[in-house]
Amino acid sequence: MKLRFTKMHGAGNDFVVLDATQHPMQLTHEQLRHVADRRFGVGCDQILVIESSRTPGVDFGYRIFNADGSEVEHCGNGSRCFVRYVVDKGLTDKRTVRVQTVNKILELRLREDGRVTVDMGAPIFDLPQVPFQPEGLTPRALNGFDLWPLALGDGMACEVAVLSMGNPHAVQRVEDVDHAPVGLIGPQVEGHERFPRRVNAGFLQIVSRSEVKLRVFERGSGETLACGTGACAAVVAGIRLGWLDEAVEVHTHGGDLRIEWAGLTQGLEASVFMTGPAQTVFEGEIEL
Ligand SMILES: N[C@@H](CCC[C@H](N)C(=O)O)C(=O)O
Repeated sequence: MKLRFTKMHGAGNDFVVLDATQHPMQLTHEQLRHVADRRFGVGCDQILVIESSRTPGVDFGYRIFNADGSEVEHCGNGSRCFVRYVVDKGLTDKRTVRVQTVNKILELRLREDGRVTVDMGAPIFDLPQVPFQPEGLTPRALNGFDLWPLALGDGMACEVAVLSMGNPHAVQRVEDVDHAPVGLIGPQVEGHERFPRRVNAGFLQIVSRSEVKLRVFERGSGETLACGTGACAAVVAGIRLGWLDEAVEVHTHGGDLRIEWAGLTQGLEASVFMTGPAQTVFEGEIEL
């Protein structure tokens, strides 16, 4: 079978985008892993499958798969590429699009400057919903928000803020993110027994109250050049811990994202807004 695809990226977090608006598409785990493989396939961090929607008021459906073939709930950078794709392909003439993911409806706006702003919905702090199992652990409260100790291998440990953006995140503060041992600690946090569905591990360096640097070891994909939900989670955690103001510029190795959250003034259920780039790289066909 031949599969047509579009290769895109959002701040260097790269995607293979598949159009299933005309015909339903069901790829096996092996096929997904093959498409994502950087040597034997196209290569990407995530695969995005765009579907039509039968829900009134919702324009499209959208499914997300990590490079290891696992299906996930949310992808911030992917959602920006999704809206760029449906507009560029003429699948809609709207500039504000509503899309159904596995567990929420997102609203996305393609701006005049080509960047995309996404209403990412409210962060989730309820630990069972993340899901995170804190039984027997004693958190350290900072500014009223908990930091949780995690035991790692070889006597190592770290302290993380835990929350969900629809997908799970564990964020730890580091002094110098460029030299942080992301490749060593990231996989241990990702697969930690306290996170029954694994977790995205964020490493956050505070530059000022409105500027941070971030690296994320993503669940199911490894370290990526940027992670949109990771940026939202890190900024929300930083705001709740008293380190950051409401609007923050996030520098990743792949580019910059702007994250805004007014949760401390408008209530914790306020939406997080993410603005950033979305680019098409090339199109092609792969034999499966
Ligand atoms: N790159 C994404 C997140 C993709 C999903 C994540 N790896 C997970 O398993 O939750 C982003 O930009 O948010």
